[in-house]
Amino acid sequence: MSKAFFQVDDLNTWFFTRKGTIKSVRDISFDVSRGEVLGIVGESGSGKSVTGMSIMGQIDEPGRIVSGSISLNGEELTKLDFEEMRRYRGNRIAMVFQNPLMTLNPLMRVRDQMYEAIGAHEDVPRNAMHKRCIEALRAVGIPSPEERLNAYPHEMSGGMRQRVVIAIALLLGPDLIIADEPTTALDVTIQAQIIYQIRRQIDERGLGMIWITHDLSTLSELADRIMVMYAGAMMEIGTTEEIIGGARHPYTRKLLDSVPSRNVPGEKLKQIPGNMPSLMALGEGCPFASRCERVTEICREPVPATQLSDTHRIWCLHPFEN
Ligand SMILES: Nc1ncnc2c1ncn2[C@@H]1O[C@H](COP(=O)(O)OP(=O)(O)OP(=O)(O)O)[C@@H](O)[C@H]1O
Repeated sequence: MSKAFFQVDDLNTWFFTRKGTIKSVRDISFDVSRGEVLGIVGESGSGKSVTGMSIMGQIDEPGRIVSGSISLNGEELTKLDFEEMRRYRGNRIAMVFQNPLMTLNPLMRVRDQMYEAIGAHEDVPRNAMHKRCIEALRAVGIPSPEERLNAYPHEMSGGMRQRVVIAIALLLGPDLIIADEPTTALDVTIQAQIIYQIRRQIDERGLGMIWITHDLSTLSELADRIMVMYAGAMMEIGTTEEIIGGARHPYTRKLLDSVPSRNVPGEKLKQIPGNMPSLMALGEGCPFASRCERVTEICREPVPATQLSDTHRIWCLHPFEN
């Protein structure tokens, strides 16, 4: 795989609220290569979305990036001003959210929204815009794209709307797409189709993608590597095979155990017992210690990273043996 073009180093993003400081993202480091999908997984509140929003330069008061670096093709994004960052958004980095109605304007036809997305960044004649929109809709598997261009969002199914949002993300040929739970609300067959189309686009266009989710089973189909987050921190990162087949961190094992098995119809996601600690009152040690069955006294001390292979890294003093 080619070298990483996108890199996050020691990122800390905190929210300074009246009640105290919420350390939503703590010392996160990872990279993404061309043609690679990096999955970020963790329970609700683990800091996945804040990581995505930090990359997009969309952390608002009372939050801010306290320290760390985010670089795309060697350019430092945390140093860009608002206007420079606006140009990056959509153009070099695009984001797709869970609810397509957050991105789509209900009062505008798909065509006008797509033209507007291109027009905000480039000066392109209308016929060229039209061709590009049709290509983008086709790329995500939308049948009869000419007709869809004339439609309003409410005239389409949830799955079609989400495809349109992904097509808009592809329009400007970004280097990186960040997808935050984009298929969670959709039925599994539609999810599988969209994931297939996205994977094809990533491979064909050599894009990088960060896919944020609660669901490890989606990542097993889509991701090249998986990063596991808990309470704002990294617990484990590795190739999909290393994580799905050979997880060593007790938290990753619990996440894997909570995935419903495919051969038991109707089985629900199992809850991991206990709650995540408050992000305002974290100690120095492993944040999972209070819920971990392998915990000992040393887990209250800072936990260094252990490199298990070139690609597999873990933050745990009592990992499972493989
Ligand atoms: N604007 C904000 N002000 C204060 N705290 C915030 C703000 N945005 C996020 N947080 C806090 O940051 C923490 C991490 O949130 P984040 O949304 O990144 O979690 P997540 O892993 O994406 O969860 P989910 O899967 O539910 O979206 C949470 O405790 C949240 O309350």
